[in-house]
Amino acid sequence: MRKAVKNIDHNSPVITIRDLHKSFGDYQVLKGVNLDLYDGENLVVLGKSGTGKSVLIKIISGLLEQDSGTVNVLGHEMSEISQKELRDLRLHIGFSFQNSALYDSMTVRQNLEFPLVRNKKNLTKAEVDHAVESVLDAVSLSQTINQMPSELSGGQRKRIGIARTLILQPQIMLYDEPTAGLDPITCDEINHLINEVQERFHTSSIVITHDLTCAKQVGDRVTILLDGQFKRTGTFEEVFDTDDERVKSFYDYNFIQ
Ligand SMILES: Nc1ncnc2c1ncn2[C@@H]1O[C@H](COP(=O)(O)OP(=O)(O)OP(=O)(O)O)[C@@H](O)[C@H]1O
Repeated sequence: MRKAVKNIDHNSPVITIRDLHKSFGDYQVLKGVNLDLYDGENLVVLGKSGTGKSVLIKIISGLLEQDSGTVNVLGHEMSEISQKELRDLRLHIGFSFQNSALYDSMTVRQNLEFPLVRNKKNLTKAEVDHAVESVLDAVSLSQTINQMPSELSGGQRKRIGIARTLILQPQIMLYDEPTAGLDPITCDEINHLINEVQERFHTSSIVITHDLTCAKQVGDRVTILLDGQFKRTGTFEEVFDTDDERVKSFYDYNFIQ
């Protein structure tokens, strides 16, 4: 089902990218990318394998440096950021990676406590407990608190992974292929969760996916990375209402609910 239209304030970007270029040797991956992520929106980034979606996310999170152009994240210009500022900034960015595995030898509670104990050292035990219970409630898995990851389904592990990210109360969420490898019903649940996270935690999110059902269900806006640039950006319907064969073929090869 198509996501309901949400009013987004287009005057308050949390990420602004202008004329971003990135090459590896002679291979130009990003060739003048422009992008805004507005406060409180879910922006879906579509693109075939190898088009540079992960490179873009790595530049946004300071794991890779751009060759040229500007990347501003929560008011920080990434080419000028100090190591200390970068460490602090990363606490405001939540990563939900495809393989963001849980620690198998730790219970769900211990997995969730881990980022807090490491990054917010002066919290009391009661505050940590409260934070753990609150994020578990947000992902509707309170009953799993004492379970081991091996006792959870793939979808549940994905939800706990998202909860572990949320525990640091990020302003920006970066989801890399959130529905990859999940069955359609579990995909549906994860898409709902992404929208719930947006509402409950007021996050602004970039969702990288090949899954058009996911794009339709979670995206306030959708954009497609083609030949190193975002060629089409808008609502799901606006993006696919085109005669551009490259966009049409992307649509035609996807099963969509
Ligand atoms: N550190 C690196 N060194 C050299 N080449 C790289 C590096 N990182 C990425 N690339 C190249 O950049 C291109 C884009 O890679 P990227 O991982 O961003 O693709 P993607 O769009 O995320 O693909 P997928 O959907 O398969 O994950 C690829 O050709 C890749 O080989």
